[in-house]
Amino acid sequence: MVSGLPFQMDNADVFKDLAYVNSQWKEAKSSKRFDVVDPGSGKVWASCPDMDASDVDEAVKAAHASFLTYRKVNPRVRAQRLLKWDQLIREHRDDIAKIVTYETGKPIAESQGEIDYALGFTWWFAGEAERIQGAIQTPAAPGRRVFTVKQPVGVAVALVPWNFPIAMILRKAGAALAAGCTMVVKPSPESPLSVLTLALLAERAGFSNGEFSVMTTSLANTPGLSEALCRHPNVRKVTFTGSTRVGKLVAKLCSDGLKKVTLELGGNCPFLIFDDADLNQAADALMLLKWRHAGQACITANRVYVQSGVYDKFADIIREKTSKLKVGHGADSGTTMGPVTTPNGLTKASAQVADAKSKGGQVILGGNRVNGTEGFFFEPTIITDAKPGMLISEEETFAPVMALFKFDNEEEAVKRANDTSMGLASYFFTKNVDRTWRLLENLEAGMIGMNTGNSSAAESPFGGIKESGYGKESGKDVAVAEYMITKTGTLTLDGHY
Ligand SMILES: O=CCCC(=O)O
Repeated sequence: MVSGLPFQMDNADVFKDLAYVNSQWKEAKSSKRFDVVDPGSGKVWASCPDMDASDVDEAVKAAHASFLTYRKVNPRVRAQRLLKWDQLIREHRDDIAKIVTYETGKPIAESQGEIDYALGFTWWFAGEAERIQGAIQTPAAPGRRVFTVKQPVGVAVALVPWNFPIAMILRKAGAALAAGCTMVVKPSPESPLSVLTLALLAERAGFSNGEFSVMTTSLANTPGLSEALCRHPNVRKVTFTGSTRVGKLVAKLCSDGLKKVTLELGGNCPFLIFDDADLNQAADALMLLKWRHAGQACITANRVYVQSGVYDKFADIIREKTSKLKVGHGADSGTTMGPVTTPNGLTKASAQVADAKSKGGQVILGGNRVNGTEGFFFEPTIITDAKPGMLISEEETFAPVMALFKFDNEEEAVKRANDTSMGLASYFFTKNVDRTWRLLENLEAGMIGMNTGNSSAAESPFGGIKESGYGKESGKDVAVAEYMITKTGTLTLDGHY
């Protein structure tokens, strides 16, 4: 056991609590460190270097020097390194999962599930590396050929959230490293340690000399360090997953240097259940989607719309299933729902419940913080009679609170589902084929789940529209393209000019 860790590891040598810059394990220039808190107990269990803007230049310059050679590394070698990384993460899956649980609070089975999901990305992008292709064309002008080549854009920066620390990194880094970019990652202050283990395994897989760096930082230094990364002239690409508010700031900072940007932002996703749906199928899907990581996924169901003919029945089914959840520390066996990751999550959940009650909502399950613990626990909560105008219909909850809204017909359901500035994912359950097609076309979201609440996968383009951001992560061609430029070559032949 690494001294002082609250859990046992099979291979404690993969635990790192230093930043990783230019392939060196480092403290911050300031020598300051910040605490990492276990959301299940509210206790500090580790610390990390508190880097700030003054640490950025060295990291980016190293990543840039490294880019000048890495961009020429043969795609097969890039693929082989990604596969080696994939294999090492697989070998250390259970140790990484324990770290994720102590950082985020999620139950250990969910942490393991996140790693299994994330490994889809390393595997997928290893395959993509060798399939990056340009094109050739015969244009109208005589004796002329036009071709395009794809080249890596340069140093990429990843600003990543705490809710899926492994999946979000591997989805971004897999694409960047396959494309031939080097990457500097700034993990969230809540979840730096699992990312440092990924860096160690990347090093063992052969990524060296600043090809993959991790700069850890506290909440206080996050804005300054992130701004310095976004403004650094050697950074050519920034990928951010997080709130719409911060995404807009990132886009503004990057616009000065005209950097390529990918933004995966807030969700406030609707989940529609029609009278003709298989209610058990819809309820099982909703259980997985909504309570996954205590409601803290960008694609979670935030507004559940149920058609009036099945509203009461569905409310009973979902209440019955939800009441069987076992809330507890993520590392305890039997826990099926952990705490929220930050105390802010508790504040927001309490405020949304109070607001819904004051506007006529009925709390049919839960509704409160779990007492008698220092951990950040909130009861799985279901509110019926939810209405437009309640906070919960307007802002993402990011906590285990589910609101059930009633609707009468398809037109109304679509109108209300689309009545948001966001457009990440939408879900619907119906057995009507005509309606299925209409909803696919009419719902305003980048991803549509049709009789499923789980459409995230390495082979599917992931990304939103409207204020949920732009750009795609994962999926064939599109994700790697986010890290590439297209260069056009024009060649004249046989004396033409
Ligand atoms: O929270 C956002 C990401 C969730 C996912 O990749 O399914």
